[in-house]
Amino acid sequence: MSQLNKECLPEGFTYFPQVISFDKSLALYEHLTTSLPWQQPKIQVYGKYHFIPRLQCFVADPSVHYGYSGKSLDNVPWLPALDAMRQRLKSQYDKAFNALLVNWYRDGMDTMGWHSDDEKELGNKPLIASVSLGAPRLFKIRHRQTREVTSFMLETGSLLIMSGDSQHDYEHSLPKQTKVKQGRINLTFRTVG
Ligand SMILES: O=C(O)CCC(=O)C(=O)O
Ligand SMILES: [Fe+2]
Repeated sequence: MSQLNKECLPEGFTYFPQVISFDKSLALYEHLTTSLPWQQPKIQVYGKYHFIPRLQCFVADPSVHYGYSGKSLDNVPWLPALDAMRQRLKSQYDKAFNALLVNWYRDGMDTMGWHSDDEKELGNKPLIASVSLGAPRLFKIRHRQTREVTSFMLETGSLLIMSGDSQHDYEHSLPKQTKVKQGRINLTFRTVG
């Protein structure tokens, strides 16, 4: 698998490798595994119900109602560590994030299929801030028309910003990596309108 230069990501995607130090990112990973009320929702695919291949938790202000596909999660209140991170992102991006979808990929068998975060509640050209903690995992971006795929690693302590037309023009996914035995948690800060 060729790994593209992160300076050459598609338009709307920006990668910052170390916004949290290595040690702090792994400490936060451990903290979240034990502090959040994890769930494994079921989704309907071709009429049959399946557990999603990862654990999830939806952290959000009480006023937020978010109907992304398969949502059966209640709003969980902000833990201090997560609230601190959203304040930091707010000062950096001048965005009032009111929701955070947390995904826990327990090992390389857990995945996220091709999708874009283009629900109408996120508004036009949403800015999504995605923080990675734990095992490095491949992230794929695919152009809707050309089908061209860009792949790169999301490392622990990194921040991926998706903005502009990134959700309109592209889909993204986290493929299976059978050799990965460690877990990873991803935090996607969102503004639900
Ligand atoms: O785990 C990731 O890096 C991707 C998560 C994602 O795409 C999402 O929560 O919408
Ligand atoms: Fe996504």
